[in-house]
Amino acid sequence: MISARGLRKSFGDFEAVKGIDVEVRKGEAFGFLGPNGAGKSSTMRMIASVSPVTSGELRIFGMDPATDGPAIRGRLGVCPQEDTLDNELNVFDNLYIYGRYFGIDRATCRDRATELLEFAQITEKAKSKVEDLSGGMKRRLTIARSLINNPDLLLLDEPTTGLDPQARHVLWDQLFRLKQAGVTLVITTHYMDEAEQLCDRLVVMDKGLIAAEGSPRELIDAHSTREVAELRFGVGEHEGLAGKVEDLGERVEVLPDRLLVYSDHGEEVVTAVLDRGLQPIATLVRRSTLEDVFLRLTGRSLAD
Ligand SMILES: Nc1ncnc2c1ncn2[C@@H]1O[C@H](COP(=O)(O)OP(=O)(O)OP(=O)(O)O)[C@@H](O)[C@H]1O
Repeated sequence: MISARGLRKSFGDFEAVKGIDVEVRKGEAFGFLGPNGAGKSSTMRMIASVSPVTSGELRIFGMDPATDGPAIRGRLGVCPQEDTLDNELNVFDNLYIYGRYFGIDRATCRDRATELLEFAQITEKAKSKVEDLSGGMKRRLTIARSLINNPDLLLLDEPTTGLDPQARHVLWDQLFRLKQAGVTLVITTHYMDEAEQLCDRLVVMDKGLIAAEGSPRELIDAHSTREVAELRFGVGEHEGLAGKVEDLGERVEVLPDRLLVYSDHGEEVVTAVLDRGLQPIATLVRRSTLEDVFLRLTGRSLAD
């Protein structure tokens, strides 16, 4: 569906995407995980064929965006980071009129809009104004709108940023159902839990480059231990303590309020820490996540 080789994007002297290779296969949910400014949106806009490639090779459905932009865009669904719904139109017409832009006939547009409202679970809001919808409903409507042309490939840029946890879960369900229906999804996110929930495969992106690639499980297995012992301390209280626990795990990370000890046996780490007379405010043993992978690869947390 997507093939990129040495893909670059510059804005003047600034290189936002510094030569990346990506392959996305039919039917998979593929993610770009990285913090703000990593170059995810710049990559997405090139894939969406709305921003020219600076250099490198990019093919979408085997076609070149530079020469086949309209043909590519006709087969894509695009859900941008910001909601771009039309506030002048009611909810139903946001779908119906958008379908008409694609040249879909009136009857098909009406049927499709009705189906998509149901899919987005906002049928009862059909006649409401867009401004009366909650943030989560607006996102669901935006996704529904991007499906009006029955796309082969759906691009979602930060689909759940700004939503509360419950609205995020409802949206994840919607995306999961799309995946089950065989739609190829490409998602950018800076939420590691979103990437873990939705993506079959992903790349970890930082400063315009790909730091690692694989399924969430493969990335965690390759770049982290099975468990992490979190030792919480008051801010500044644990400076100098890392050296006292570093032999207990494969590695130790020092965060402002805690030490992270990476080990396959987290409980044993905690017991040994307490035996040594260290007094953390709280301890927690958890499984490694993609956040740990990011920290390992970049030395920073995804939220930085
Ligand atoms: N039109 C532009 N002109 C100049 N610089 C840009 C432009 N668009 C993006 N950039 C810069 O390129 C870098 C990558 O931005 P991009 O939006 O691709 O990152 P991102 O990973 O999607 O982050 P975010 O989640 O904040 O959108 C940033 O430093 C940004 O300031």
